[in-house]
Amino acid sequence: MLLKDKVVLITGGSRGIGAAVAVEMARQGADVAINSHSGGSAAAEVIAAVEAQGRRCISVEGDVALPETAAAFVEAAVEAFGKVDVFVSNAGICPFHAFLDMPAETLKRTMEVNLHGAYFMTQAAANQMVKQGNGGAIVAISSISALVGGEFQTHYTPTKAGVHSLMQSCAIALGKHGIRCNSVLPGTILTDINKDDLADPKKREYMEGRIPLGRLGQPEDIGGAVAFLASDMAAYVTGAALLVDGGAFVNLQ
Ligand SMILES: NC(=O)C1=CN([C@@H]2O[C@H](COP(=O)(O)OP(=O)(O)OC[C@H]3O[C@@H](n4cnc5c(N)ncnc54)[C@H](OP(=O)(O)O)[C@@H]3O)[C@@H](O)[C@H]2O)C=CC1
Ligand SMILES: C[C@H](O)[C@@H]1OC(=O)[C@H](O)[C@@H]1O
Repeated sequence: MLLKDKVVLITGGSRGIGAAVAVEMARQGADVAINSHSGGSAAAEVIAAVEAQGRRCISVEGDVALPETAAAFVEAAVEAFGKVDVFVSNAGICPFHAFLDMPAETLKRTMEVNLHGAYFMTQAAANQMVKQGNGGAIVAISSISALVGGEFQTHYTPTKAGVHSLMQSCAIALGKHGIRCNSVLPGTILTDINKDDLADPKKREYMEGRIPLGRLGQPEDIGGAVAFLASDMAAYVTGAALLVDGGAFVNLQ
């Protein structure tokens, strides 16, 4: 087990990648606190899945775009489990839209959830880790989209580049406290975020055809990378980016 008796906090942990990461963290021996915007039955299912691994789990609702959500999440986790060892910044949205008529509100909301949310949460988790004095690990879910563009993602891809940039600067700011900060860059992973986009069979076939490993990703494909970066196996890794995309990025021709 890579994370025996560690306490892991994950934003956007009720569905998709965050939910799969929560279960993998528990499989690696950690207790888990998940944040989500609306909680509900999805969050309840994650709690049950974590408990099935013999670990504890709490769910805390809150919009990551609001700074007060971050303090409340960390406080609830410390109250339940006594500490924060690992923080995973995962919550995000991607409302696909063309560039030329992008509504200002869609741009603003995407920036606020994906980038400001990651900032507030990382700051709150880091403050708790510094207070504890034992170091820690922070992993942000960035994206292959930090490296390449998307016609209908002009508001989204800058947030994913920003999230990785945040980890790079935090690696410097927090290194002296023994806190490591890294990014995972998933390729296209089948979740609710892209269900509508990939409902077009031509688009889906095109995306699959670009992947040397021959398939789109599943949320479970991301858990191992996060567990590695969160664990002591990565004790000398900070400021790094780990691409988990089935080879899509390198496949020019
Ligand atoms: N799927 C993919 O192909 C890729 C995804 N990513 C990134 O992975 C992350 C997770 O995406 P994915 O699992 O696909 O998405 P999903 O839509 O499946 O899940 C999103 C999760 O984020 C939560 N969330 C959304 N908005 C907020 C908010 N304002 N405050 C708190 N929680 C929120 C949701 O909670 P609720 O249900 O309550 O709204 C849900 O738990 C995102 O950052 C995304 O950019 C990166 C690369 C590829
Ligand atoms: C939502 C998209 O399908 C997904 O999000 C990312 O960050 C990936 O690059 C994909 O474009």
